[in-house]
Amino acid sequence: MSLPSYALRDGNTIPAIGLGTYGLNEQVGVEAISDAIGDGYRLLDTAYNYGNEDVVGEAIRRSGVDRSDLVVATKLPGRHHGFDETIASFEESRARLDLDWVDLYLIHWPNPSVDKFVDSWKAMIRLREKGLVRSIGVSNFTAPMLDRLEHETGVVPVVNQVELHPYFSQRELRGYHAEHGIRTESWSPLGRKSDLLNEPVLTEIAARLGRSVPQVVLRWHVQLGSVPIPKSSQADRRRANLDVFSFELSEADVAAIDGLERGRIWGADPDTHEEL
Ligand SMILES: NC(=O)C1=CN([C@@H]2O[C@H](COP(=O)(O)OP(=O)(O)OC[C@H]3O[C@@H](n4cnc5c(N)ncnc54)[C@H](OP(=O)(O)O)[C@@H]3O)[C@@H](O)[C@H]2O)C=CC1
Ligand SMILES: O=C(O)C(=O)[C@@H](O)[C@H](O)C(=O)CO
Repeated sequence: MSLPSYALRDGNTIPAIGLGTYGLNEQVGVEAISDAIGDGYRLLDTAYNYGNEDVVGEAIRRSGVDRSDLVVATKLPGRHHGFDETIASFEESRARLDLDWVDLYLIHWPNPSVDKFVDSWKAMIRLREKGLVRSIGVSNFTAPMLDRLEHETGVVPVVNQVELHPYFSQRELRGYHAEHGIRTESWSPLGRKSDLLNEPVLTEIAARLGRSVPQVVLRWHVQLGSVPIPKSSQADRRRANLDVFSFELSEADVAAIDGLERGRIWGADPDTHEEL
């Protein structure tokens, strides 16, 4: 099965759905991720802080899928902000992944009180120029932070990966992204372990369409144009999560799902959250 993808502003592409890997560790993680690649996942989302970059690298080798067909994303941790620190942290990540290049490198959190994300961004521009990273982006950035990157470096991230699910649809930030050519990625697209998947609005739509609630939620992300990266440790769930391109939600169903808006689940506000 070949997945739809989006063109990024830098000429690269990103699949319309990916695999979150937070919590997929050790040998069971290797098996889960390599099985996911076998089932058709082509975008893999990891981070220095997930402690599983080695697991992702091993899964890629085990899968037998051509490296060039995969989009591997990892992220710079908060404690490594700064120009030199970013270059060194990236090389640690790349060594653990055991890859010649990383497809998408993101600043994991802005940590504004430290105020070094612009220095890190300059280092990421350098990594891209050297060909070690194909695309550079950010995660958990607000519109004013994105403005700052553009004004101070002239380089706009191609991706901003943010908390996004029917409880927190990020309407305003998505509008900013659309104006600036930034692709939105949705983290915790299924609301992680919240009550989201039991919402009557969703169970009604799912029953009517003969789909599961997670499929309806993931289809909602696709129709917003945001790239969801659901994580599952279970093969049947991972396969079902990928199967969201053969049905559509009506405008009325999208509007009903939009009506679930209530705010962030975990309260991790990028203006105040400090990531180690
Ligand atoms: N940039 C950032 O700051 C952040 C990035 N992320 C990224 O986003 C990814 C996804 O987010 P995450 O927080 O894991 O949350 P998700 O919204 O992906 O939810 C994951 C949970 O949903 C369950 N689940 C998955 N599929 C199904 C299904 N079909 N039916 C029922 N339950 C299901 C999983 O259980 P089970 O495993 O048992 O199937 C797990 O408990 C992360 O893995 C990570 O890569 C996440 C948080 C922050
Ligand atoms: O998973 C991530 O990318 C994070 O940023 C973490 O905040 C994670 O969501 C977490 O819960 C760590 O305890």
